[in-house]
Amino acid sequence: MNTLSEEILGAPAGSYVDRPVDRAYVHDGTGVLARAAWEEIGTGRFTDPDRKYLIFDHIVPANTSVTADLQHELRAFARRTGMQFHDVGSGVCHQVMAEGRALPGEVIVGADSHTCTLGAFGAFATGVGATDMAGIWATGETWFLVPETTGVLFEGELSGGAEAKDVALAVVGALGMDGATYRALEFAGEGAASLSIADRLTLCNMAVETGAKTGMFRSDAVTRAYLASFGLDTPLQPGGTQRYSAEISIDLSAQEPLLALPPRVDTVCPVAEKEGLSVDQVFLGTCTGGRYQDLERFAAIVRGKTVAVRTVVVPASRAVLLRAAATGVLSDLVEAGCAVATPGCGPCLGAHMGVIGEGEVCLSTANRNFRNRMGVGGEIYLASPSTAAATALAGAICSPEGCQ
Ligand SMILES: CC(C)[C@H](C(=O)O)[C@@H](O)C(=O)O
Ligand code: SF4
Repeated sequence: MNTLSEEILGAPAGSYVDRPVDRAYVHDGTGVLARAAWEEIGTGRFTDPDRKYLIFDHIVPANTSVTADLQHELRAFARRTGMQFHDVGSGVCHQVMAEGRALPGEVIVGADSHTCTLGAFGAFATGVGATDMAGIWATGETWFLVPETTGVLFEGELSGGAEAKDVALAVVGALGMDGATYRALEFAGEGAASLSIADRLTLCNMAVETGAKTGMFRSDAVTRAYLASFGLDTPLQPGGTQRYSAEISIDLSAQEPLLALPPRVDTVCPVAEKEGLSVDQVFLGTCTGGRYQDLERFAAIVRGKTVAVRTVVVPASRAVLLRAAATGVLSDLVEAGCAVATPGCGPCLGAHMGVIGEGEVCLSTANRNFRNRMGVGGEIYLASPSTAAATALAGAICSPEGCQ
């Protein structure tokens, strides 16, 4: 039986294939570079603008005149090409695409490394460089080396304080930051069916932190129910017995809350080992940990209490923000003392809205904790939304169960 990558790309691992691209997206950062490369190609040809997206998320609203000018020009380019444009406040590109703009079996490319997020729907979704993107705009296709696959086999179900984010950290911890370079991670096994789309998005999102080209789940009843809420019909991708060229197994029922210690995503340890370490900021958001379910979990812990450190919340999309407003989760967060900002990447990349100072520590629900990422000389601990909530209340690292 073929792996899901082989099935979608139509050739065995190790082959080179040319493939039409079903959807392609850029953001305000890589869009600028892709546009310059596209102008350089000089054909003036921009294929299928209905399936090409420009999503403003990285530095929105603009933080400086330079950024504002670049965004002004890019808006005009989007109007000229007729591509699908999502302006300031729409949300992180991967989350916007996850809201009914990605289907099982599709080939999706984004000029951002976390495009692998959309593998949650059984698509072959991967990041490409801005110059590759320019070629894809012009021709509608690109080439791939069909990856070998590492199976990540789940058994059991999550319980207690552990969440999909903890599992994602466990996967990166087990494989290491270059343990799956140019491979696909296929999440499978009996336990996979128990994971929600939000969980799957978080797991696929962090696949790239192992060096993988993508992470993916076969579409099933869970995928079908989610996409039906957007009025979309879902082709199913039955699994069957699969043999992967490498495999790891994870028992979801034994998962405990984890942290990734600065400055590497694969240096993981149980939250319990670092309890009491003081933090200066908590950040709830990003394409990893800023979905509605994440805000809801966080709110369930801080409701009726007050955070002890500055806490920045950035919903991953406008839809997430609207849902949080409708259910009262947003007022729970604001009442607890959180600062809520415009949907998008927020301070994830250290550009604005929560940059940390030298020697400051941030506990974040994001996917990367590299040196200086959120501010020069700052340190980032990665954790789940529930660990973030417990930590925000304590002002120091705290397990979700310890502080409830
Ligand atoms: C700025 C962008 C190209 C980058 C990426 O591709 O991942 C960013 O989103 C990140 O998370 O570091
Ligand atoms: S939220 Fe962070 S990780 Fe995700 S696309 Fe934005 S900057 Fe990259």
